[in-house]
Amino acid sequence: MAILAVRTRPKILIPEKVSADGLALLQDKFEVHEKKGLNPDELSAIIGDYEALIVRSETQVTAELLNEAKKLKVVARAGVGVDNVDVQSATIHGIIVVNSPSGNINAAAEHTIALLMAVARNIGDASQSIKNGKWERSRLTGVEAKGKTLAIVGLGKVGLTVARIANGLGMRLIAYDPYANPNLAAAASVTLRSSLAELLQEADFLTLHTPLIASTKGMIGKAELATMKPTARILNVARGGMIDEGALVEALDAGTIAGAGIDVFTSEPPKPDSLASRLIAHPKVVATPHLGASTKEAQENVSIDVCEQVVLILSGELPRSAVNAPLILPDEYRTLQPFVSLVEKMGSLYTQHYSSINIKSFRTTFDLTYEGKLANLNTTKPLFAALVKGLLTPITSSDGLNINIVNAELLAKERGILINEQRSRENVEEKPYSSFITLRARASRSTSAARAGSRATSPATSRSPNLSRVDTHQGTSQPPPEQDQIIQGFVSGNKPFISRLDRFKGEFVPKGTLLICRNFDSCGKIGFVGNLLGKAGVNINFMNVAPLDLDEEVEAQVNGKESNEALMILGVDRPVGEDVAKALIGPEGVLEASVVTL
Ligand SMILES: NC(=O)C1=CN([C@@H]2O[C@H](COP(=O)(O)OP(=O)(O)OC[C@H]3O[C@@H](n4cnc5c(N)ncnc54)[C@H](O)[C@@H]3O)[C@@H](O)[C@H]2O)C=CC1
Ligand SMILES: O=C(O)C(=O)COP(=O)(O)O
Repeated sequence: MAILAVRTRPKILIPEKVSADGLALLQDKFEVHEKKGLNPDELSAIIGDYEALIVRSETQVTAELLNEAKKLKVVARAGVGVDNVDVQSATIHGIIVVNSPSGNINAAAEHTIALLMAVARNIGDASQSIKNGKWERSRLTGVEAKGKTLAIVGLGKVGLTVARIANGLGMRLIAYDPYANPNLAAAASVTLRSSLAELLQEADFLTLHTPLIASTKGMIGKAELATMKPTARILNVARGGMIDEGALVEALDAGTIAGAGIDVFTSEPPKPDSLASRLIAHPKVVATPHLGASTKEAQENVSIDVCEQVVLILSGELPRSAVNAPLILPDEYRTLQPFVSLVEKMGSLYTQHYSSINIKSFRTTFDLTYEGKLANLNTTKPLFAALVKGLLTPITSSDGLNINIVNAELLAKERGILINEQRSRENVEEKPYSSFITLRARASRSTSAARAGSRATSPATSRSPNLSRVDTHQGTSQPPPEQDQIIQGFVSGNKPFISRLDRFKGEFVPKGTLLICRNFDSCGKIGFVGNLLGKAGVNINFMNVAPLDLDEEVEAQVNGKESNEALMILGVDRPVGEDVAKALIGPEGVLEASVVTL
């Protein structure tokens, strides 16, 4: 019976309203499902089908949900705050969390100023009053912003933007932010205060612009409110949990705080009879339903920003603003990208090529040396991650492990793999390429001894699904087991090349299925291999011969080892079965043959 292979496009789930401008970038390559109004159980039931999840602030991306998300590669937050995403759990699962760090800051800042003016001039109350047919001019007399002190908690992107606009209103600006950049503060005419207590005493208007984290949760409570002027007004366009809603209602009732403009609440939407609902209903409060980012412009910005990143991640590339991955500058990223591919292939080649000689000898101490331009980069994290991925993917694919820049370090540690990254600035001019990478698996006895312990998840005990290597075990031609195993490579024209494999030097492209044969460099070997592959219906796309490295040749002669060996690397059009690889080995044929898929 003929089986029709249907290639399905990766699926993206969008359970909230996200602007169509970004979604248009996804439609061609992916299946985009916009499903609004799902409850947590319904979301949990379907999440397993999806590779990407795009959310705003309403969807709770919990550890329980992520446990069900077997295919998920990315959670994209179309906005700034990721407090609704369990980032730690995503990291453990190797799921990248991205956000749009600046797409909606202007909208949030303008909304803060809108609330400031509304609270200063009683706009909410006045609007309601006039709609009810009243004409209450004296009760609704307000205050001016000009000359008043605006106290900002959190002088980050939104806080600074608020400061710049408020400066134009003639306000006096002070801020509390222990991590603020003093130069940026000074440039925005903001004077920094060294404690929250100091700031609160001076505030005519207090505005909060920090993330909701342990140090900011409940930061404005009863005690803090008690230190403020009774004429002070409070604004919150950041996150609900930062103000004690009950304490604020009490202070407004008691007249010890004059008013508040609130966009965010401890529960959204607020439950009836909750403190949030009491706050919203309070006559001195102007409330909006989390509208800080809800402008056409901001929604276009954040949607395009995160959708572009989803495309990058699902295409195997690195995003611009991953919350749970190290920051990579765009220039560095561009330089690194082809090397990421090279290092991953080096790792995969390592595992596939060496593992089956003696699967118990998978080494766990690696030196990764960068020469040339790469030696000057600020971060090599993506290269580190690529090596872990390359090393482990061939032997862990059945586990469905998603190895990436997010969890690589954790996974390497769990599996006892030690990677020493080194930078070498020597001999670059002598090389025909500007950057060059060497992977050396160290054969230290202590490493083998440590691994020989009981680590059940060690690659040494795993089986490789796409590994097929057959060894002759023919005495002298086997490299001594204590020798370091070396793979070298470089990038030329954005394409990765391997330039050395073990003791053999020769360039080949690490792509597709490769048959790697070690043989005596004598007549008839190529014909023999070609003939046998032909009979097995395997077509050869290309062939390279890698002779012994000159230094190795001299050493081999001195040590009485075989010095006329070479590697034959054949690119073939389909997997070569173990029986065929075995048949290649013998006095007429080759000494050793391995098949790798890169
Ligand atoms: N209501 C809405 O629709 C929107 C809300 N937001 C929220 O606004 C907040 C600020 O966003 P951004 O300015 O983009 O963040 P940001 O990361 O640029 O700035 C946050 C600032 O808070 C400071 N900070 C951290 N802990 C602090 C502490 N304990 N005390 C004082 N300062 C502290 C940091 O040093 C940083 O400068 C976030 O909570 C974000 O989720 C952002 C956009 C829209
Ligand atoms: O970006 C943020 O942090 C926001 O709070 C905006 O939330 P939203 O995307 O409007 O649900």
